[in-house]
Amino acid sequence: MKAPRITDTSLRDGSHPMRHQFSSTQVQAVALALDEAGVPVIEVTHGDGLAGSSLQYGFSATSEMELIAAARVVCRQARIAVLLIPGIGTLKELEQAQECGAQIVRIATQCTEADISQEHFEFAKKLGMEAVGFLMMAHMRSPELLVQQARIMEAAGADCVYVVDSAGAMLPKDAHERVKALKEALGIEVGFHAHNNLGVAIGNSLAALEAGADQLDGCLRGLGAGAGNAPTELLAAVLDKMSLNPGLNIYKLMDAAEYVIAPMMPYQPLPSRDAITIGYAGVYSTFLLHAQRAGERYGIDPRIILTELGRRQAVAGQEDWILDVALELARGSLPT
Ligand SMILES: CC[C@H](O)CC(=O)C(=O)O
Ligand SMILES: [Mn+2]
Repeated sequence: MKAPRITDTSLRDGSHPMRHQFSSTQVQAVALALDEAGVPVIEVTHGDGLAGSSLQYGFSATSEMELIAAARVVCRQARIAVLLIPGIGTLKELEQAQECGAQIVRIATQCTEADISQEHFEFAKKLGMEAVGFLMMAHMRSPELLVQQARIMEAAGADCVYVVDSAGAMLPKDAHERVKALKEALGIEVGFHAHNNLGVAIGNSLAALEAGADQLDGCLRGLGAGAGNAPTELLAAVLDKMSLNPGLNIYKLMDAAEYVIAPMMPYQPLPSRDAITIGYAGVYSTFLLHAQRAGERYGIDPRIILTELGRRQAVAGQEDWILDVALELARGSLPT
């Protein structure tokens, strides 16, 4: 096994629990702490990627271009990454992000829709950016199907393709077999992005590493959607113990988690009963807050809403189903 490259996504996946209200001052404090702790890649974007600020996904308090530029100026060694979901963000925003200092783009699609990302990879390469593919909701499909999709991204110019456990629904065996299949089939790097809904984000990241993952994601104090992600400081400590520390200062990361990000957090993401239901039912982690709000509005247990969404195999972009399901449950037109 080799030491993986770590991407910290507190300032992007963490934007979901922050309800996209990060300020430039907060972003600079987090980016500076991560940079000083040796984290090589820091992702900064609205939680739903470039141009995610909207009625559907929640408006950002500060423009993401301003946040990207703010992070960029305080980093000495870390590179800034942005997330782009084709259909939400466009080539125009990607170019603006690059002008603001982003050097890496992570292009995210549902794990069956890699073909919609081709022009985005080609454009990113033209801009001279590193381009990483992000196959979301990867628990829903077999390793063989993921290989087909990852090959599309590789052919379009991806430097790496991630297996993304958006719902935190995988167990270590699931993470291992998906990463292994991609490693065997591709000539580029492979990454793994964990969510902690079933309490195994670190275990899954280690299983991915054993299967050959070159890149892993984390968030300080686990600040991410649903039950949060693999905590970066914990990942660093575990990797250090395995003699696979890629140059991270584990004390500085622990301090950043405790003193920089924790005071900003509206709550601690954890496998609460609703978040466990997300992992168990295999629902998008970002649906957590929306389902809780809909549950409150219509007097329905969010777990029932989430379970129904899991049965319907809802994916990102189908947030409007959350209200539909809650309303149908409230009217009694669905069994509870
Ligand atoms: C809505 C984008 C999403 O948060 C990307 C991601 O981190 C995931 O699918 O886990
Ligand atoms: Mn995520």
